[in-house]
Amino acid sequence: MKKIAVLGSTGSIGTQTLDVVRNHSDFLKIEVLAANNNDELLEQQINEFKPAMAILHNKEAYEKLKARYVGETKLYYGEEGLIEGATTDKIDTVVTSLMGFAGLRPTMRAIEAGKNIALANKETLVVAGDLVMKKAREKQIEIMPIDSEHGALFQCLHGEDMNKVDKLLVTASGGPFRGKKIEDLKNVSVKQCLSHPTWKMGRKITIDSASLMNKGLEVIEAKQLYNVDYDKIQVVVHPQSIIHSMVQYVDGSVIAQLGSTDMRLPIQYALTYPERMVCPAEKLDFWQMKDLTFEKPDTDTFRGLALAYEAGKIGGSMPCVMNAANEIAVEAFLNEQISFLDIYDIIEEAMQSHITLVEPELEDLFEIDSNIRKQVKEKIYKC
Ligand SMILES: NC(=O)C1=CN([C@@H]2O[C@H](COP(=O)(O)OP(=O)(O)OC[C@H]3O[C@@H](n4cnc5c(N)ncnc54)[C@H](OP(=O)(O)O)[C@@H]3O)[C@@H](O)[C@H]2O)C=CC1
Ligand SMILES: CC(=O)[C@@H](O)[C@H](O)COP(=O)(O)O
Ligand SMILES: [Mn+2]
Repeated sequence: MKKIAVLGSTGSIGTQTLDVVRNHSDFLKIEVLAANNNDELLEQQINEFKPAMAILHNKEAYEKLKARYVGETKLYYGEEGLIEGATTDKIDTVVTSLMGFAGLRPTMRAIEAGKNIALANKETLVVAGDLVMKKAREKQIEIMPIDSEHGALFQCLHGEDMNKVDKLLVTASGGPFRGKKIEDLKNVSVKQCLSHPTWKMGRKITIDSASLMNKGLEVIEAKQLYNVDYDKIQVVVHPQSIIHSMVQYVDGSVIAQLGSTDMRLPIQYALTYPERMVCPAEKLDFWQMKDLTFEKPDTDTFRGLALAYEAGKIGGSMPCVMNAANEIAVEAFLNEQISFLDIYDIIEEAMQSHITLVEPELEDLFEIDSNIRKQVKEKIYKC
């Protein structure tokens, strides 16, 4: 029985992870659940899965739940609570389905405590991939990717010689504005940005998909997971999102992983590997399938991808700067404080004004993240 903590259990990946556990309760047991604010959904989840521990990051939400809860699950709050949940002896695997930089410290502490990681929180690898991967090697723990592209790459690379890889081909849907030009993007609304053509996901990642920043984060995530040079990671726009990624080898052979657009598939694979188990995700029917098409990404219009390649190649503290600026800009866009195209300018300006720290320690990254957030907020809110 695999005993797991789900950090971010009330979100898109978190709730789908719980669905996977429901379908395989003979193999997976939830021992820790954690969320930020959503005390009501967390309480329902506690009542269903009866974990040993549950955490709400937000203290007020915790106090509301604590005041009415009568069951046996121990309740915690704050970052200390999250770390308690991520490192407890009651679990062996942590699903990192939190959104953003908030995932970094609990993930790092879980690795230090020897826990295996099923990683959805790509921002952790973007910000501190060198440190995280080094610690994972030291502790000999597994980082299994949940992100659909990286789960696909894992399967395409399986049993192969990494020296024979010519290219990792990371597919991208192109988002809701595929084919549009800068002029068309000036006044796009939050609602338009949130209508992703193929996936149903949380709000932040959906905006990242529209700006191609998600694909940029995924390029850095791929570099960290598979240690392949940036010039060997190519993004291919594939609007149908049927091929989740591919690997081209030196002999010209290409191995691809295909599946329906249902995150339960990669989540389940990450949790049950090396077993393949039955999954309720819809199966592909090749007799019904229409075209599978491919395009080169337009990085002049969708600058997020180009900015991420730049930050990734510079390395050190630069991806942390890019990520912090992006998180604040996306939040401001969602709150209708800035326009969609402002997101790119904000990230670019933060990167340009930063002097890269070549080998940052974890605490350096916390300080840089905090400074960039402050700097970007001052600029946006002019306070
Ligand atoms: N959604 C998807 O299909 C995919 C997502 N990912 C990645 O997975 C991660 C999660 O994305 P997604 O599920 O879409 O996001 P959501 O916004 O849907 O969910 C985020 C979850 O994290 C919780 N959370 C946020 N901040 C904290 C915190 N400080 N402490 C504890 N819990 C916190 C939220 O709790 P609350 O509900 O209380 O706010 C919620 O449970 C992201 O890194 C994303 O890039 C990767 C591939 C696909
Ligand atoms: C489901 C998943 O893994 C997302 O990261 C997805 O890739 C987003 O779609 P885009 O290809 O539009 O960024
Ligand atoms: Mn993805």
